[in-house]
Amino acid sequence: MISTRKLTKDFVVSRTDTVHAVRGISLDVEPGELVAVLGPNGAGKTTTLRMLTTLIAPTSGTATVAGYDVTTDPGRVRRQIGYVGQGNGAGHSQRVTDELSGQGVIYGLDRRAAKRRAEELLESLELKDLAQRKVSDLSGGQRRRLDVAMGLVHAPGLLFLDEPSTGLDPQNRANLWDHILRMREQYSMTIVLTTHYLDEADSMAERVVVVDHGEVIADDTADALKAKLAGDQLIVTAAPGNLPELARLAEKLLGAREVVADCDRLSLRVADGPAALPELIGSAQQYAVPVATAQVIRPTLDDVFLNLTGRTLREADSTGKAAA
Ligand SMILES: Nc1ncnc2c1ncn2[C@@H]1O[C@H](COP(=O)(O)OP(=O)(O)OP(=O)(O)O)[C@@H](O)[C@H]1O
Repeated sequence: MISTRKLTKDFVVSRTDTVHAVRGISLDVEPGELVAVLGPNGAGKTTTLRMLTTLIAPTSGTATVAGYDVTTDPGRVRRQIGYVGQGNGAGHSQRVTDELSGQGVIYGLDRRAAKRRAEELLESLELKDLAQRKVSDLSGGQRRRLDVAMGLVHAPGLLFLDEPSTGLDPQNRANLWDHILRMREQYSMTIVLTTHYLDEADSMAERVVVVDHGEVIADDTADALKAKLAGDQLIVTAAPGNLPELARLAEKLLGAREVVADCDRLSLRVADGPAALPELIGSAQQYAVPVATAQVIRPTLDDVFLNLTGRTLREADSTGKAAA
């Protein structure tokens, strides 16, 4: 559905200053995938999306989207895709239904088909009761749903969403996600989205592409990234006198790393916590080392980012936008 090779974008800001926003991204997205592009502010997520949606031209490299080249065939690409940007695309004074069917006409539907499609989307996105309202009178969550409807009016097979839920409260976020996932089912869409919300990328996307400084630094399922790059943490407490022996046993576990004993607490990382913990407790029993408490802590995508870059996503976030 999408294939990029060494996709690059430089912005020449002055004679002496060039921003290397995207540095040679190579990415393949298969039909039907839901891919979250995750990264701190300024990582190059929006610039990548803007190249894929033909809004800006790449400096170098290639990108094929829905079978067409973004540079040589931008018109055809645009007809195949929907794009919901960060800003609010919808006008202010129009009624919701007119805004939506007008968008359909822009995309080449005849008036009747555009009206039918608008009604269908308003129904699906639970905006039907608001159809006659002015866009300016909608709440933030309702407007974001209208933005999504605008991106879907021409029934694209591929939808790009740039930070769809930023600025929404948790309830509206959950609600928007319900709608996006339902739309995806209903229209068998491929979805590529950017997000700052780690929990969102973790739970919603089947695949997470982590971008930093204009490069892809990781690309896999959230579970695989966590297992591969962060691992589970085991925390075991015992009487301080028993810790050195416990640490010795922990070092022997397959793949154990970052073994740290502190006061009465031992922590270490392993690839598979639920498998390693009984093993550690078993050998502690064998050597008569009493264990007080034991727990497995599963990693987050922030741990993955920390492992990859030495920074947490929150620290990397230079503009102060909230990272969940
Ligand atoms: N039109 C432009 N002119 C100059 N620099 C730009 C332009 N657009 C983006 N940049 C710069 O390119 C880099 C990548 O920006 P981009 O918006 O793609 O990041 P992002 O990952 O989407 O960030 P955010 O999460 O804040 O939206 C940043 O350093 C940004 O300042």
